[in-house]
Amino acid sequence: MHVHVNAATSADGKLSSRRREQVRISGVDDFARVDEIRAASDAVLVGVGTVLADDPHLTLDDSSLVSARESRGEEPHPARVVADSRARTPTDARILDDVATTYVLVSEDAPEDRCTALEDAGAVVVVAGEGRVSFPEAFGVLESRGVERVMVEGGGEVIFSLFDDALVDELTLYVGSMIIGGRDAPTLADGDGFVEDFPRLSLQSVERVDDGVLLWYRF
Ligand SMILES: NC(=O)C1=CN([C@@H]2O[C@H](COP(=O)(O)OP(=O)(O)OC[C@H]3O[C@@H](n4cnc5c(N)ncnc54)[C@H](O)[C@@H]3O)[C@@H](O)[C@H]2O)C=CC1
Ligand SMILES: Nc1nc(O)c(N)c(N[C@@H]2O[C@H](COP(=O)(O)O)[C@@H](O)[C@H]2O)n1
Repeated sequence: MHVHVNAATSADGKLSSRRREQVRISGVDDFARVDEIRAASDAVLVGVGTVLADDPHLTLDDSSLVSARESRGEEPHPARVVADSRARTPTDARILDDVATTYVLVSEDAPEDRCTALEDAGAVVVVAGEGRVSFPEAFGVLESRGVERVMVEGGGEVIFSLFDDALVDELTLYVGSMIIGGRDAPTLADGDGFVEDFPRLSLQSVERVDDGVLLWYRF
């Protein structure tokens, strides 16, 4: 599985504010770039924290990107994936509409009635891991269903886990020219944090986009 993490932070490294409501950090050009990465991916993944905070749709905005996928014989939109250990995704979440396939990754501890409710709402539920979703296991299942390139949009808990599992191949990070602040505001990689063996990135390029900076790293 090729894993591409893309996110936007403020200049002080925050993904959003302490209220965990969506903050528009990217400008028009950066959101267009995000759409292009989505279009080149088989699936777009977020954590349930992002679903509960932002209620994202995770589809393509640009109709020419949809047409290009269709002309390549692909689904109009990439699949959507939620990492949701306890199946907390609301059944009326926007990602559960019928515009694209949606996988909800749950752990063995997810309540059965919640999993059934999500399936009834149109999701494909994938059980992987005890207590918490195991990304290595879940990605194996997604690969068996033809998902080879996944774009990860956040949030900080999920991104940390993917670094911790050494699953990240690429990171594109838009750093917007704003300060959000707050010790409880989410950052690019939250979780428990590393105290040794810090993942090291290889900087590939630096580019000015909108009123911010786009950093591209490989591993
Ligand atoms: N600026 C940006 O580019 C973006 C910002 N955000 C922001 O991030 C915040 C949400 O981030 P978080 O609260 O960190 O939530 P998150 O979106 O990372 O989801 C965390 C949840 O995912 C589930 N999960 C399942 N398996 C997991 C695993 N193996 N490791 C970690 N989590 C796992 C758990 O239930 C956990 O509570 C929101 O404020 C949202 O607005 C989210 C995406 C992009
Ligand atoms: N790349 C980026 N820049 C920002 O400034 C953001 N606030 C976000 N947030 C994430 O974008 C997604 C929204 O998806 P839809 O437009 O609803 O399809 C979602 O993942 C947000 O958390 N991203």
